[in-house]
Amino acid sequence: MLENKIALVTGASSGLGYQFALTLAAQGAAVAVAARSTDKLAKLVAEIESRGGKAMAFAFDAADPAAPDALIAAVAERMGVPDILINNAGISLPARAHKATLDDFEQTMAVNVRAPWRLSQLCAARWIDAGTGGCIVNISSMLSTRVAKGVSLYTMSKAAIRHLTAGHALEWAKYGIRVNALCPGYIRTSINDAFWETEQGKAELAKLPRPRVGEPKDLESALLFLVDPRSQFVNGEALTVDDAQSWAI
Ligand SMILES: NC(=O)c1ccc[n+]([C@@H]2O[C@H](COP(=O)([O-])OP(=O)(O)OC[C@H]3O[C@@H](n4cnc5c(N)ncnc54)[C@H](O)[C@@H]3O)[C@@H](O)[C@H]2O)c1
Ligand SMILES: O=C(O)[C@H](O)[C@@H](O)[C@H](O)[C@H](O)CO
Repeated sequence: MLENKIALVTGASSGLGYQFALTLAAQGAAVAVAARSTDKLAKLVAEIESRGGKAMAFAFDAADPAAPDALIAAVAERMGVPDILINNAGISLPARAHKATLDDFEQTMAVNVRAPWRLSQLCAARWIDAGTGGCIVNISSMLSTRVAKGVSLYTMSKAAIRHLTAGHALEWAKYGIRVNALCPGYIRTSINDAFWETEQGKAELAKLPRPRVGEPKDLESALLFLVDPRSQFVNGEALTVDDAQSWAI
């Protein structure tokens, strides 16, 4: 489905991003995988290549304001301009609302909002100039329309990226650029390890409508639906994939 496409996945060294990269590569895309840890990316590249796919690793620290420009330039030079951008890198710095620090605020917004915003803008500018169109998927969360105690900065940032998705889709649809958000429920990845041990985390787990959290693979079909070239009319949407969890929390 994605032969001759180049996809860029941020935060690909673990969790959802790792799985997204495998999924896109299995569909024939050449995948640029970006994260701070290039050691972990080397393992992902080797795994994709062992399955007959194509991938290249790029060092990327989303907290650095200059990093998005450098990343897009490097991918364009080594692989070509990405056709698909998956804004997946994200952090959650749990703190009671009255204990969160200025640094927590700035880091959260830098990684979860500023970097995806800038990467989107850089890709869109190239797609508009070349007249090619393009596809962006922003990884938001079911916690973009709901909140949970202890993660108010995180939920704020996920609401921001969900709304940015719609704003970008509105302005870029006429250029054939689609921008959608994927809003997962609770999935088993390292972002949640500490959370499940907290009182709030235990309370959330106890409320799940089916007593299991998701696995990264549970998001595969939704990601493929959003990046599918046949989904041309799906734009500015936020697709929640959460096994009905958001109705229960
Ligand atoms: N796991 C869930 O339950 C869940 C639910 C909804 C949304 N999400 C979102 O999914 C995305 C992926 O998270 P995950 O669950 O796979 O967790 P994870 O911690 O395994 O992955 C996060 C990824 O982001 C990367 N990252 C963090 N800070 C970075 C930085 N400064 N520069 C570059 N990369 C950075 C990490 O290296 C890692 O690869 C996040 O945006 C998260 O908010 C996760
Ligand atoms: O659903 C989500 O978006 C994620 O799972 C987050 O909610 C984390 O669980 C939380 O930030 C604790 O780290």
